[in-house]
Amino acid sequence: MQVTDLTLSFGEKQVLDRFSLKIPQGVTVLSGPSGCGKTTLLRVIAGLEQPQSGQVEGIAPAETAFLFQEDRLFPWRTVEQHLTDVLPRSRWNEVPRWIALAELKGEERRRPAALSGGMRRRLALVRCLALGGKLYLLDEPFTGIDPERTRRLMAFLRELGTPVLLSSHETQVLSLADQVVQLGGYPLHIL
Ligand SMILES: Nc1ncnc2c1ncn2[C@@H]1O[C@H](COP(=O)(O)OP(=O)(O)OP(=O)(O)O)[C@@H](O)[C@H]1O
Repeated sequence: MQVTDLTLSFGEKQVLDRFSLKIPQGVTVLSGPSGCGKTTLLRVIAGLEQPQSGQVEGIAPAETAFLFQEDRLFPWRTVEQHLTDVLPRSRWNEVPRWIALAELKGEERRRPAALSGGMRRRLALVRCLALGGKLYLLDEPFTGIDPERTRRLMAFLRELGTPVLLSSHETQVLSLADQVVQLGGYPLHIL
């Protein structure tokens, strides 16, 4: 799958200027200064934003799974219910496995207000992964997650067998990526 010659402006502000990218298997990390267009690019691929020109090929919006920059958890649903909400009943036996991946064992009955920021982020991430898709679009998935858990989750994403496009500023995440793409401005990190 790939995007070709994407151009998008918000009024006078040009955010994408004939931007092209091939998205292979593995984890591709979008990096670049705040406001350079990482979220906008993810939103275009997910069909949430229309570019003025250019193409997204090999993937339909409905085949993507999107993790928003905000957790978007439901205050009244427990950890476990966040997963049963997105899985068909025939797959509820997977819930313990997703909870283990999020390292939230023992927290199944808690609601988001009783979790730490990193725990909430891990729950939002595994909910997105459980939902499934042909391409995962993850906007700052590791915010608030400690480096050791980030490393374990990156290893999982690289082995998924489904391409992942994620945005991150974290040096550790860039160093663990299969592909790093610098958007806008100056290079923040040289690998
Ligand atoms: N709906 C919108 N209307 C107008 N301007 C917008 C809109 N969405 C984004 N922008 C602008 O587009 C630019 C890129 O924003 P975007 O959120 O894609 O950046 P980003 O690289 O994801 O930033 P960050 O790392 O801070 O999340 C910014 O200048 C932002 O103000």
